[in-house]
Amino acid sequence: MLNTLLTELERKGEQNDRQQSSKEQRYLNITRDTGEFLRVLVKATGARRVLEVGTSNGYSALWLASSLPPGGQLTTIELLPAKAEEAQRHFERAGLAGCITLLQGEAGALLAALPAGFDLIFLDADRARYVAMLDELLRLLRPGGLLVCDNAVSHRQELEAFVAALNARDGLSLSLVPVGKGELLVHKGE
Ligand SMILES: C[S@@+](CC[C@H](N)C(=O)[O-])C[C@H]1O[C@@H](n2cnc3c(N)ncnc32)[C@H](O)[C@@H]1O
Repeated sequence: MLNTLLTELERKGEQNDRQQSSKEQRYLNITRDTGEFLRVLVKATGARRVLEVGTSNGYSALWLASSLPPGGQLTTIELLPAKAEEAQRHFERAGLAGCITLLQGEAGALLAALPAGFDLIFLDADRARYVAMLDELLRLLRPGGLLVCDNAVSHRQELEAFVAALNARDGLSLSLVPVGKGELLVHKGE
């Protein structure tokens, strides 16, 4: 059931993104191997509270939510109402709506209203805003938690200022993993 939906979204994403020139109309999903990598990270870290910034049509959220232990919860944020509605339909179809809270709106504003204590945060939205979001992201991530940032190889230059800001902070450990479009792992020290 879940795998059928994931495969369907992979085909749809590939076809749609080839045809659409506007960024807003594209899904820009993570690759399947990134989904598998996120699954390993959620399971291996025992993450129970996961936050995603940049839902699109819900493809990566399906990987994250389906990897949670019983009682685990994913909060995911999407700016565009049409994409948020489409994602919600996919969560319901996968039987995962009960463990996903989808917030529609601008991440910068929504992050400030969330309580801290996330075990894992997956960042896959507007890269130009990551530096401005950094304080909030680090407040939300629990000590010992993991921040994962997509596109760290595919858009390395766009992320330079963000990586420099991370490197300037005490207590963070960084590692770039060449899976999919490149996943930057950031561990927040205890
Ligand atoms: C790369 S796509 C996310 C793909 C998704 N993680 C997946 O793999 O299925 C980025 C998404 O972030 C959303 N986005 C961009 N800026 C945002 C912001 N400031 N707040 C919330 N969402 C934002 C876009 O509308 C877009 O749907």
